[in-house]
Amino acid sequence: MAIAYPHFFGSDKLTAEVALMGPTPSLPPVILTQDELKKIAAYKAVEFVQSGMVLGLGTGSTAKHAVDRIGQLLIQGKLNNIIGIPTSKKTHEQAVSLGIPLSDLDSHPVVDLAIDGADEVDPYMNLVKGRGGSLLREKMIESACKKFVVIVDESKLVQHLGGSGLAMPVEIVPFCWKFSAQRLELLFKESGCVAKLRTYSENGEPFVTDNGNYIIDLYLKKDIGDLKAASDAILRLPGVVEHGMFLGMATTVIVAGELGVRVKSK
Ligand SMILES: O=C(CO)[C@H](O)[C@H](O)COP(=O)(O)O
Repeated sequence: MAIAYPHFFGSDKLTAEVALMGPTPSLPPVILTQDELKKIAAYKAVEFVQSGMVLGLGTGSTAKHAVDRIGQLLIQGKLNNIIGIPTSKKTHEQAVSLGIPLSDLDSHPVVDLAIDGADEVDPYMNLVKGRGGSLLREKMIESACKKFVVIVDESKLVQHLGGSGLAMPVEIVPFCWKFSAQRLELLFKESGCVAKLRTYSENGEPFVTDNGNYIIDLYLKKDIGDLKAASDAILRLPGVVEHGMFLGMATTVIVAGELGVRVKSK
């Protein structure tokens, strides 16, 4: 929850400066929801977008606002010649519905800028991503970016990745998934790791990613220490496709919260 202006979203130019001015005597403060904070971060990120760019289009409820905004600016003629590279089938559908021209990494192996949400952000701008299930395409596209702008509300800020008690996702091939889950659990035994297959809440069937894989969510009681070592160890396991730790990839993090919008860059 945060305090801001009633006309906050009416403005075309939503800037950090506006957000940081604080309440004025003439305008009563209103409470912003988490989704409104996500939208503020997303709109701020879109200010980095310039005509002619190849753009990585993120996935999730925060990134959705950024994609909507890009679509809006294209329709208004304020952006031109954008090529979007969606990080999931869902974002692909959204971008198509907005008329954003699309391509892929095969045709555009260098991406100027990607904008995406995250599940956790540590003080060094390392991320956990993939609670929305799109970590593989996100990592491929965001590793091809010159600039990677991460957009979050402040609830996503953590001291240590994996320390929030929420899932650390690992994408695996479906073949003998229990074996992979056991190996992952064993790997982080000292952190009290519990590995669970992600399932659809409606029918308990395994969640299937856009690439036809499964996701094992790791729940850790203690942080996993050296992130690079943990990343390498996970990737060495046969059956693992990718994990949700995005280490050293973000170039900017935009955080919307009670005190307004903060922009942190490398
Ligand atoms: O990594 C992701 C999807 O794979 C999302 O970016 C992440 O889960 C954050 O989602 P949201 O913006 O809905 O909180």
